[in-house]
Amino acid sequence: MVLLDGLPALCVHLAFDNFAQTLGVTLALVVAYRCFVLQRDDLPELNPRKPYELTDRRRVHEFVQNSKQLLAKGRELYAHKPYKLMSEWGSVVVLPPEQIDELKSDPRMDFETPTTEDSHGYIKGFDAFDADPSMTQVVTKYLTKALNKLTGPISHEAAIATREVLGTHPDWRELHPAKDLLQLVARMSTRVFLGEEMCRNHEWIEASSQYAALAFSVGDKLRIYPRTVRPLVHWFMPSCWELRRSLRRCRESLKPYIKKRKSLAGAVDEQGKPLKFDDSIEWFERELGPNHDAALKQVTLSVVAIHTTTDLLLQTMTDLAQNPEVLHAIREEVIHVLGSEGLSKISLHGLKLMDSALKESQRLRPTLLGSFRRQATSDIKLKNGFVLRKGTRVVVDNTHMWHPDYYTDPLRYDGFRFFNKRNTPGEDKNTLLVSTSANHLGFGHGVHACPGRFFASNEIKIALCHIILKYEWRLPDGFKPQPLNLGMTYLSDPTIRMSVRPRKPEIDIERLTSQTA
Ligand code: HEM
Repeated sequence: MVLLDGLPALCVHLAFDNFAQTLGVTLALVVAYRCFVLQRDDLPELNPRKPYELTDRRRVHEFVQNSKQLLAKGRELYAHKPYKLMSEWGSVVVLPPEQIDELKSDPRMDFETPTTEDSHGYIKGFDAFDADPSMTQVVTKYLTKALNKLTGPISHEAAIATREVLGTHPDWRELHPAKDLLQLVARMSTRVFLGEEMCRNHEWIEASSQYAALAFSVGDKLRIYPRTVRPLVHWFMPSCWELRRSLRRCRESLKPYIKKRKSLAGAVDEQGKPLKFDDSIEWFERELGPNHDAALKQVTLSVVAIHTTTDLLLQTMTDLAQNPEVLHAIREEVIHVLGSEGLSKISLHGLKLMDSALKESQRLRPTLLGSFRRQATSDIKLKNGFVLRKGTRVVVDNTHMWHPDYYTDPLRYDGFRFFNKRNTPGEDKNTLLVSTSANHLGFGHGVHACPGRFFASNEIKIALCHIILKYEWRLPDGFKPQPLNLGMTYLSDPTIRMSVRPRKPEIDIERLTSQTA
């Protein structure tokens, strides 16, 4: 009986003890969680989960629809301080631009992991989005170094492509600029990447342009699913099958050219010298050896280079159509500089007002609302004591480029803005299109800043010289372009229409081109 009496008592005692222990352990875990885990998360959150929400679906959806407004709100609420945000790139810490300079060259800030992850580079079909350092090496070591000798060929292709794309009929003609300018830029770029034969190969130009556009839209569809299920779910998505077909089409269209090149590798020219190629296939081969996937590298090059460049050209032409006084001043500049110095890398450098207008268009409408996307590979303590925890993803939002703390009269388009700064002592730093800084993140900043910006800048200037001298253009009456804002992406109005008609050029740029080549 004692035993029986004692057992329940013991059980109650033990149960109580267990309860107390459980409570104790739970409390300890909560405290530990708050101290160690929440410490990583103790930043304010711009768009937190609601108490009943089990997933981030609503938050991501709302961010994608209203990112511009949300980021502006974040700037207002947490000016100059970091905060957390749920975006289509997952959970990110938004850093104030003032903190970039401390981190821009820090090797612990990984560029490749978040870039590959966010653009699904680990999924079949998105292979061209697998961020790879060889791309930067090729651009920096070969493309940028070759800019001097590339001015002639790029301009030569621009002459042919503008005639074909913008036409020669004396009447006004409507363009679909997002498509037509893409073709122009694709031809000029491919002239450099793959040479004269491939830049006029319609199948390659169309296949590669279509792949990039499709990958961006399919990528958005895939982002609806949580990251953990994406490696599985894509096998059941018809849009992903289509993307894989599109990549196969790119490979197929390049195959004959790559094969022909290989068979010519041992051949000699008329003078008996071995045939040497100086194109991007050759550059990648020098960096990666003969066994790399040459076709895939070309698709990646097209993805990173062509749409971005087209977007800046289109935005600049749109802004100039709305600001004819700037357009006329740039035309005068082109006539004066090219007329007196000819066409060369150096004279392109002398197009200071054009450079300023390009940088201003990029300031007001960068291609991304979030730049400097990085992931900390270990804990990083900043000078102000803030600790960026290992694994944290960061971005710097670009809305500061529209804020009076950074630019005077920031929402007004002023094509002369950077031209005037360049000539003002004390303000003359980082005023070139290609110079990156925390204040202007159009090309990112730091060790991973866009390496292709020198090429892009020259290419757009050459295209604009041809267009400005040979054409006038206008937007439909009363049309106010509305940029397309989807999450972190911020693009030119895709519905925009423009009319063009030929004009009599004051100088013969084609003659200048032949003197350059
Ligand atoms: C107007 C045209 C372009 C714009 C607006 C642009 C923009 C950017 C931006 C914002 C980044 C990320 C930088 C960062 O996070 O700090 C980037 C990276 C990159 N861009 Fe561009 N880009 C353009 C043209 C090009 C061209 C023409 C090429 C190649 C020929 C190119 C190749 C690359 C590469 C390889 C990277 C990755 C850099 C790395 O891995 O460190 N881009 N670009």
